[in-house]
Amino acid sequence: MIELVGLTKTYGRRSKTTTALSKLDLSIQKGEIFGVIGHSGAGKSTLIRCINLLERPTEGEVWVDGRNLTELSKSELQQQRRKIGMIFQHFNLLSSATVYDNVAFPLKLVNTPKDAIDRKVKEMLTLVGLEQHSSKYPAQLSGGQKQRVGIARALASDPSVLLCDEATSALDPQTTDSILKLLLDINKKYNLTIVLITHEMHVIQNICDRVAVIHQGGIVEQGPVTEVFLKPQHAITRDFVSRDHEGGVALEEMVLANAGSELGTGVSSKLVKVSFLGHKTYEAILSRTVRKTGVDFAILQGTISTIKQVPYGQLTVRFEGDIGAIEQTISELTAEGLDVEVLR
Ligand SMILES: Nc1ncnc2c1ncn2[C@@H]1O[C@H](COP(=O)(O)OP(=O)(O)OP(=O)(O)O)[C@@H](O)[C@H]1O
Repeated sequence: MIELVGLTKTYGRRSKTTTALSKLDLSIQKGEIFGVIGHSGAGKSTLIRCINLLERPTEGEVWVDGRNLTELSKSELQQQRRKIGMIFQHFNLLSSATVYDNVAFPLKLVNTPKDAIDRKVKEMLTLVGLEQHSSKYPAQLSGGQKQRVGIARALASDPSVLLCDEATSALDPQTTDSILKLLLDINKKYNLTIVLITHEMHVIQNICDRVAVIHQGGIVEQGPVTEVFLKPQHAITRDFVSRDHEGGVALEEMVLANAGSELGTGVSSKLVKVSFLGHKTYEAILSRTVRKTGVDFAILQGTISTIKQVPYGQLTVRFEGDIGAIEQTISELTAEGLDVEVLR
């Protein structure tokens, strides 16, 4: 659906250049919600703006729906762009136009007949829950309502892709969640491919199928959100994931520092992180296993939450007892389908 091949973007000239993206490859499937997460300056905005050529790459190819956008003429590109909707952090609405006229704007630009515009605008405003607000001006709306207008406007041209540029960063947590839910509903209803950039793991965890972590203009890690979230490999990803848990990195360090409290003679211990996914989150696998092996455990840290409505749990526990029994516990938990990482 979207293929970025060897994408490089350099800003500036001669000696004063900044490389925002460096030989980046990325592949996004039809109908998925794909998130790109990274710290400030990592290259997220440049990346998403390259997908509709709002930013022209210095090198590389951008394929959307089987067409290489970098090779299209101006008029062909304009036509292709209509299939790529975009929403923005600060909404970018026309302040002097009503809600209705903001949504009608892209349709008027391509001379759509008046009655078709009217039908489409009403359909879109109903979709985003703003049918009662069509004659208001942006200044009379809340942030969440403004973003709903942005979504309605972006979808009015029936795009196959929606690009979301930090679309919830200016909103409070509750409004963020309602906008994320709307995006999820739209993705399901229209099988719309959604690409979003964010610096918040919460956004990725809530609605994305897959995620790529961008750092210094390159992808350092990517995969299904469940995998990347539960077993982050790169230091930048680990930082994002642990920040999302209460207490973040500091708590993780405290747990490790206090991992080896006093044990009796002949008693061994191992500090492990156990991850549960799906229905296993609610099963008594841990207690059943230790009852069998005779190992004790102390819970040092724990989370139970969801990743795109799939439950998961993650516990940091210290097993105590005979070393052979601890090892048996670990292999039995693994055989039960849990992921067990020995920390020390
Ligand atoms: N128009 C520009 N001219 C010069 N340098 C730019 C321009 N736009 C971005 N950059 C630089 O390119 C790099 C990547 O910027 P980009 O805005 O893509 O990052 P980002 O991950 O979106 O950051 P943020 O979350 O702060 O928006 C940064 O070093 C930035 O300073």
